[in-house]
Amino acid sequence: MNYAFENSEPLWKPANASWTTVERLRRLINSKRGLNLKDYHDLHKYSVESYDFWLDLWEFLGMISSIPPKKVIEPGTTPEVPIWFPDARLNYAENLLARRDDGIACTAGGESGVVHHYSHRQLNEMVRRMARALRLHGLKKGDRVAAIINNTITAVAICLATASIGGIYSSTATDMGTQGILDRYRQIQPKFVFAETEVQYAGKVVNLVPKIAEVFEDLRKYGLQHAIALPSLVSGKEISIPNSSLASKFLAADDGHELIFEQLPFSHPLFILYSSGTSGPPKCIVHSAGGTLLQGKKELRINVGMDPDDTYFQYTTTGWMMWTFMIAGLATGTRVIIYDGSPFYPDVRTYLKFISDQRVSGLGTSPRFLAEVQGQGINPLELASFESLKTLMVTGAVLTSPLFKWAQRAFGERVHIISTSGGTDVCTAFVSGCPSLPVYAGEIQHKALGMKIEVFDAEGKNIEHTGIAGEMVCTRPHPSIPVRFWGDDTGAKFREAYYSTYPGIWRQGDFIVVNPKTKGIMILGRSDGVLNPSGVRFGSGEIYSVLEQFTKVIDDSLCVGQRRAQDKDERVLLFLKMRKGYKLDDRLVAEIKGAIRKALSARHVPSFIFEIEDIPYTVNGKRIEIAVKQIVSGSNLKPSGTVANPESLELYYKYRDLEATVGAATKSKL
Ligand SMILES: CC(=O)CC(=O)O
Repeated sequence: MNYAFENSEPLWKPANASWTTVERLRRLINSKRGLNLKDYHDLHKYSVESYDFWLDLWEFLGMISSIPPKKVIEPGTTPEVPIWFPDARLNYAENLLARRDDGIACTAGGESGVVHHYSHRQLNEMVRRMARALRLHGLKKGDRVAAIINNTITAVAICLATASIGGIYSSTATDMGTQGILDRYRQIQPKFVFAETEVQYAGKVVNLVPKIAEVFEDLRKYGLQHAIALPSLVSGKEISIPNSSLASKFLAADDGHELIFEQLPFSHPLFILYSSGTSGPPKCIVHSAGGTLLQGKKELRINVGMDPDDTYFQYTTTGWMMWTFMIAGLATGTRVIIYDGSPFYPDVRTYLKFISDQRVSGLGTSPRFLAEVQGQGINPLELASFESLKTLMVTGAVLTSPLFKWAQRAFGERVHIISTSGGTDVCTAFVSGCPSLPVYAGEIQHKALGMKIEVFDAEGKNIEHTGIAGEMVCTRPHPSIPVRFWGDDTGAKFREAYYSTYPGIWRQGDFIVVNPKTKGIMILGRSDGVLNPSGVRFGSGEIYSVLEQFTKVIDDSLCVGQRRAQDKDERVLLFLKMRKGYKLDDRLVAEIKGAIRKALSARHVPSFIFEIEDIPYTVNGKRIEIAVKQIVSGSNLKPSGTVANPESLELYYKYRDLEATVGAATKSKL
């Protein structure tokens, strides 16, 4: 079925496209290679047809290396993962710490309201001291350093110190439960673990000592040699944990030696991130130093258009891949804002004023945050001027057309809204923004440079130009394909995860459609969650988009298919979490059905609409559809540590047998 695209005018147009960094790159490639690439579309085509593009990019972005690359790519041991820039030698941390002056590198803020600025010189010194202590305590190339840590300058220092030596860094946020932390760190067996002892979130002080003590004790059986307790983020005082060192004692090993940046291959592993599987242990995804650096710089400098005099604020925890993006900001020379705490404490108005006061020019946020601001009836421009804001980067979920339009009004016409999608698996974006192209509401502007994205049907035929939705695939290697999964020595799990549906071709698991007119991309949902009643295939995102008109009364929603052994067909269930003071009644059900029928079709109308108390989310803020789909279709699930609110999954078991429960619920009559 063809997707019904909105026939809209651009929501935003570039004021002066030829001054953008992406245009400068296009002109440089034209003159260097004697080409005649006319626009971003041509540039993108070149970027996915010639591997030389990555050399051009290396030069353009000013990658710092002791041995610059001559060769782009050679076959690796796994056919799907080539070796990039095999002859180059570089260090990730050296690229992020290139400036040593008194300009501000990072500004740390948070819900406490306290703001600290750190100059490049200070950041270099913090990293030097930490690196020295790590080296003198025995950190070697390839050893793992893990952290259970808030988003603070200390987290940045530990990560860069590890990178300077060639260690592998992995972090989780402090709200991850003991089991979740152990599911991750038992697999990667870190030699060093740093952990917070006391933090504050949403106004509540949380004593982490019992949890961390348990984690440290357990990980000793898995190779942990140095457990380091960080000072309280509330009082600044050191708090001890049995059998661990205080951070001050650990750092006292520093002998003042200068910072050494080990010169390493481009593919040297640096980050371990985790798949968000909601049951079973997470997969440990190993990313290379060079791949994350080159892709991060490309995305921020070219696809987003961040300049060295910009200020970049990505709201993230240390457990999300966007944290690696946040620090990649340092490699572009921008000032990076590091935020610790809830954006809703003491209230979202204070948070929005902080963004404006700090003269943030590139703000990274999520649709969930924007929907909350909208739902609270807040108009950001009435609170502050946001005069420095140039770009709003939205990721983590689908930015629906109505929310796109609201955000444009809310932050002003000038602001370039970029919706992006990629994720933990590639530590970058597959599809993203482009400062030289117009923006259409609800659409991601284009494929990111170097990312050969296509839309496949079930048989592996490219249906990109038809306006029919299908699987998002990436048909050519790029530098941030994971190096491997930790512990998956034969690569079998890795191949199964990405290359098993279409042999040799990366399947991302997103259900997408490309607008043939604008070339914009829409992510309609996860492909495992595609709704398929009576053979009509559509994504949950299409339903969420219609529900945007009900944000005053509906706080959140979850749309899944139900298919039990005894059912001939799949039926669609829509769960609604209502805002405080509102109930789902027959009138609202009828209005919602009517809106879905009008915007989509009668066949998109869910069979059942229920009010529910809670919607399950991953710790990285993603709605969990697949687990709910499995539950309502009859499976029993043991939630993993990736589920932020595991108790919410319990609420869905009673919807397995709808014929018995439906009396207590509101049924939508088709
Ligand atoms: C860039 C992204 O895709 C971030 C995410 O959603 O995990």
